[in-house]
Amino acid sequence: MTGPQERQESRESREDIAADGLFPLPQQGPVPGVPVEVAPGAVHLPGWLSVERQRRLVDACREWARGPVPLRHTVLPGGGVMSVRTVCLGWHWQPYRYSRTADDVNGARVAPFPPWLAAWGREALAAVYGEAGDSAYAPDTALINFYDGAARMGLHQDREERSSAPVVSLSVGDRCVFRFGNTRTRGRPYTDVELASGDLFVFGGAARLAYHGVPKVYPGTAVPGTGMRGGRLNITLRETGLPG
Ligand SMILES: O=C(O)CCC(=O)C(=O)O
Ligand SMILES: [Fe+2]
Repeated sequence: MTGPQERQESRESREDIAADGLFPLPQQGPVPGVPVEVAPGAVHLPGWLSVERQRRLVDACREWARGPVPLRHTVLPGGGVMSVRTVCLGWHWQPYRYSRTADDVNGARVAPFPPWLAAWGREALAAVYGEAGDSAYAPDTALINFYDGAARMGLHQDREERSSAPVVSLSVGDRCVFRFGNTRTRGRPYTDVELASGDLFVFGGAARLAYHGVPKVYPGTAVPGTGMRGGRLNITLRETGLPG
């Protein structure tokens, strides 16, 4: 029989082992549905997308990746090639401007930005900012990025948009390190956030022009049931503020 004293001792000895690092206690990690303010205006909401919504997004992205503009590695003005593969909706982004046609790919007009995705964007803002969420949010472009295990994205600002409306970021598939920095430099201070399948990240207000990037993807860390066969998908919704 185990008396109260023995139970107390066994608890103490477990803690001793944990303190030695042999049996680490669980770390306090992201909790699904609980938003974390990473910086003023930047909010990480883990597990926001249901598996059904993630699957819908994956299916839709698979279609968009087929055309009219194919998923491709963006070529930078200096000749460098981005390791992520990208396709856009609504407006085509090429470094460093938006156009309706993908002049650096095949000249085709990009697929339209669907109303259901704009509605998800408004839901996302309400989920992270509450009442302060802008019900008039009207994203008109999305950048769809696909990361294989070796792909990265260097620290950059999203600054080709004329609108100051927030960027809404949705992630599906493998987990990654999302580095969220400051508005002045590519360096510190920054916060490394782990983005998992289904996570929402919004940056607006004082954080809208913060440097951010993806230094690492963790292959084989996706949740099942989304339809992803490996890799990481990230979709950012933005308002370009451009006419027509
Ligand atoms: O993949 C991500 O989480 C970020 C993507 C991004 O920063 C961008 O497309 O501008
Ligand atoms: Fe970005």
